[in-house]
Amino acid sequence: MTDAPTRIRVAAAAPYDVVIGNNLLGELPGLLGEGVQRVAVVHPRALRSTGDAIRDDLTGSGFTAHAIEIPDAEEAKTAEVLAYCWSVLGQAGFTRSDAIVSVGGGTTTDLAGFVAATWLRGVKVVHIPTTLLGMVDAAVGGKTGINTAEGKNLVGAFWEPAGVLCDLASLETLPVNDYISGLAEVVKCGFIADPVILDLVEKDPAGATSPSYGATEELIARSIQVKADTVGADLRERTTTAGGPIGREGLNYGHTLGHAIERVERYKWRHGAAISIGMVFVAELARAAGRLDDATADRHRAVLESLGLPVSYRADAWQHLQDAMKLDKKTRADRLRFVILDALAKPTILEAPDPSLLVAAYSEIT
Ligand SMILES: NC(=O)c1ccc[n+]([C@@H]2O[C@H](COP(=O)([O-])OP(=O)(O)OC[C@H]3O[C@@H](n4cnc5c(N)ncnc54)[C@H](O)[C@@H]3O)[C@@H](O)[C@H]2O)c1
Ligand SMILES: O=C(O)C(=O)C[C@@H](O)[C@H](O)[C@H](O)COP(=O)(O)O
Ligand SMILES: [Zn+2]
Repeated sequence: MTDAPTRIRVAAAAPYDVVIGNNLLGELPGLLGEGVQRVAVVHPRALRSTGDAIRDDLTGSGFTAHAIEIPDAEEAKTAEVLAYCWSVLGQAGFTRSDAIVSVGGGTTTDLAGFVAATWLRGVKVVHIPTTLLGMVDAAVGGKTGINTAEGKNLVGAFWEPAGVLCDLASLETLPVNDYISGLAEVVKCGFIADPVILDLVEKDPAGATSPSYGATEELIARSIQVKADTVGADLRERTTTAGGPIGREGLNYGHTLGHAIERVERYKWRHGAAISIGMVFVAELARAAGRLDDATADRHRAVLESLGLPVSYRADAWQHLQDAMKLDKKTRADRLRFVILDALAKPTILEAPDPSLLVAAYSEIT
């Protein structure tokens, strides 16, 4: 007997399910639907055999399936790779009734989602995330995009998938550093919305760094629930008004400095490592601004460090980081805006903090 998969509904304009379980490929033809004839399976070089197996499966189900191989990690999120995917679709005669299937981590789902959003102004996409980060965050919610030399995810579109299939078995081959990177987004969900996540991680941090940890499935489901609830209430990331309730911007906790670090590191770092430092920074910023209690601020460094994530960065990089943060998508005109906590699970926006607070917070993480 096999356990039934867990299904988490995302309340988009066309609602869709995030399915968590094992051996979920049988769900794929149903998600693609009746009219689809051609399918492009977009996968990174590292997942060639998985991509080929899914393509063969689709061929066996009667689709005309093509594999599109893209570079690994952030090297996939470029205008050149995007244009390559468009040319493959054009040569294969993809029409508006055809579809994209992404198979890979967040870089693959971001790129393939943007291909789907832009080809013929939008075709169906189904995501099959194969990293922890892809499952709990990137494949859910419809943000897609690529990086430019000037900054992270600066070009993109909101384009919701028709469904997301999280096959837990794929986590078994994921390198441990990539698994730990995904835990940074899991911890983020704990701080901004669901503190039970933090309790589950803190119970056995070393154990939590392996997909065989007893609470892994619960951690994944809880994190996806946080994401689904947040995007369901604010699909297009409205600007939070002063004193008003925060929407999707809350999911950007730790990302203002985190994305700046990714740019300074020329996109060679894993996203989770960068936002780990970014979360410790905003915890220090909130503490310096008199908004967050010491225990909750200290908890950031403790839990992230216990998972082996970085919590400090180079002192000499501050000027470059400030320049990069000016292009953060939450910035309005010259005003930097940070997601901070007023308390555990109480995210809010701190608008244009005094530069002395930023310097004080940064000095705590060098
Ligand atoms: N759209 C969103 O809402 C959203 C949310 C969070 C993060 N992101 C983006 O996601 C990206 C990070 O995603 P990521 O951490 O998954 O990194 P990634 O996609 O680079 O994957 C990490 C590495 O693992 C390899 N890999 C993937 N699955 C594997 C498996 N099952 N076995 C072995 N190797 C495997 C990949 O080839 C890659 O080398 C960043 O670009 C970030 O900006 C987007
Ligand atoms: O889905 C969202 O909204 C998020 O902010 C989730 C983040 O974890 C993710 O890294 C996202 O890609 C960041 O978005 P960006 O708009 O700041 O590029
Ligand atoms: Zn992120």
